[in-house]
Amino acid sequence: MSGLGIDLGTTNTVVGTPEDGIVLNEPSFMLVREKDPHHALAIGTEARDLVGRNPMGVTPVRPMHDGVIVDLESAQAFVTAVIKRAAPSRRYGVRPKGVISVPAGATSLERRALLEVGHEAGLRKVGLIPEPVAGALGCGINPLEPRAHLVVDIGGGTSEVTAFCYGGMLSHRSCRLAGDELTNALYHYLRTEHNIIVGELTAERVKVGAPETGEGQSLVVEGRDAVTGRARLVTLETEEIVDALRPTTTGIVQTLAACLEDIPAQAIGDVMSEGLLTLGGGSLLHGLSQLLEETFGLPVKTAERPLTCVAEGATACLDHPEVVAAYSD
Ligand SMILES: Nc1ncnc2c1ncn2[C@@H]1O[C@H](COP(=O)(O)OP(=O)(O)OP(=O)(O)O)[C@@H](O)[C@H]1O
Repeated sequence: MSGLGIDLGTTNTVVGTPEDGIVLNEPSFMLVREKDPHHALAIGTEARDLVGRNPMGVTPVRPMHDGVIVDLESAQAFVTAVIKRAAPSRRYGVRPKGVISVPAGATSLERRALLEVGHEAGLRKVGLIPEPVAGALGCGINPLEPRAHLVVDIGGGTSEVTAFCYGGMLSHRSCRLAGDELTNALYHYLRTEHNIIVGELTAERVKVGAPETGEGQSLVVEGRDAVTGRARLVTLETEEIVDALRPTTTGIVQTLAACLEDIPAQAIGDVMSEGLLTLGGGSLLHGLSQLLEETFGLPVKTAERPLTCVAEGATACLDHPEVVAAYSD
């Protein structure tokens, strides 16, 4: 079955097709003219690279917030540009079908907005699939089997913890503590403890490059001295990075604890033996799997392709409409 599987994330947008696999993987940024904010001049890396150096009159914007649409027209302009780039009509037809992933905790209004945007952006028939279910499917798990699965999806804007079984949800919790918040925490730590100001992309590089915990390693960071304004280097020890990120990682642990409490006793056995699956870019944070394993005493498995498995699962749904139907309300 032809069509597009789409993961519209707060940070990254990923599109797959059954024929060609992942055909687009770009930052969720759109460059617009301030006078015409609903027309995309550029999307993806090209738009993201102008953050902090945009000429007057044009602005890079993020069309998705916490995994959902806040401004219909902006989102429509973005999705239209994404589809045009990912799926030229000569290859995938003029109005391809689409399955779009949606946060498991999205409201019916947010789901309807996504359906409308998909249609208006040129998709013929649009199905929605909860992100953790799509991610699990993308990792080879059958979300229709009579066995409970527990997924922790740590994206850019939100962390979602979801348990599901046999086509239905068992328990779900989410929080706004995820990749962006981890980056923010490092930015503020450097500002308050070391008196240097760094750009968002530098704070992000510190987060991604953070050494494994407990190894006594360090990382050199370049920024601007908050007092003199001059460029300055700072050496960050691993322990400092862990401390700076602790409030955010603790929040994610608490969200998981709350979700676990709601899982029916019968299903807990499945979770205990299978463990939990982590996905989303935030699951790559060094030391996080270990923290979850130590806190909950459960085996933790990180998806092989944590940044694309949701789009892969949404794409797989094109051949498995029964999964979309089961998880459609
Ligand atoms: N190696 C890494 N270590 C830590 N964080 C990482 C790593 N690689 C990517 N990230 C973070 O993952 C986040 C993006 O993940 P992902 O693409 O899954 O989010 P998203 O789907 O766009 O967001 P959401 O699910 O909230 O809508 C970013 O905050 C990014 O900094």
